[in-house]
Amino acid sequence: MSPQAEASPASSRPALADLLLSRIRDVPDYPQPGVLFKDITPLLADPEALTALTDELAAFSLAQGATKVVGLEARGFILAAPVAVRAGMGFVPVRKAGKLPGATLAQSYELEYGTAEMEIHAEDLTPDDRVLIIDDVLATGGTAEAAIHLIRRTGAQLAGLAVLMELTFLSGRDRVTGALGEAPYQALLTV
Ligand SMILES: O=P(O)(O)OC[C@H]1O[C@H](OP(=O)(O)OP(=O)(O)O)[C@H](O)[C@@H]1O
Ligand SMILES: Nc1ncnc2[nH]cnc12
Repeated sequence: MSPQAEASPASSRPALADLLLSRIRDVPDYPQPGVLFKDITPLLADPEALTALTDELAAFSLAQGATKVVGLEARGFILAAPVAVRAGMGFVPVRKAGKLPGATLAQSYELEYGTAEMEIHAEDLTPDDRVLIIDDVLATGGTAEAAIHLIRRTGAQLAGLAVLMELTFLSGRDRVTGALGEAPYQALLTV
């Protein structure tokens, strides 16, 4: 993929959106009653969908001038690492607390179904880095917002946030766009 590759909003790519949406499975009442879980494992198992998703996110990374891709544990890792390879960028994990052996920065956050803390190895990013954060789902936005704060605290620049799917009824978009400031936000699917 050339560095000039253009990112295009999902709304202008109905065939891509249809393909991705068709590979996401709704699981009612998981992991607890009242939650409609969006299961991406059918998408991951489909080489055409996984390649199309990876290419789309890699194009977005390049279009934003990113130098590093940050993935959010755990499902964000699965999407972000191949994007980093495809775009010729390094990958940096944001992990749940206690999983990284080096010196970390930590940030607490709330989930749709619980609370947690996540960490990053600050030494993996420099002030010259432009960071694209990638995750599978934006729900309340708490996870992504915490990741945005973590990246800012490292001193690196924010190239943006991209998610496969936004659950609009939870209004996470307002939360993350507020935290992103001028940096762009892209959801390939909104449901
Ligand atoms: O917008 P929010 O309300 O913060 O929710 C979105 C987050 O929730 C899930 O992660 P989770 O930690 O539940 O699971 P995972 O380890 O399987 O990725 C999902 O992968 C996002 O990271
Ligand atoms: N409803 C949901 N489905 C999949 N991942 C999620 N993360 C937070 N809420 C979720």
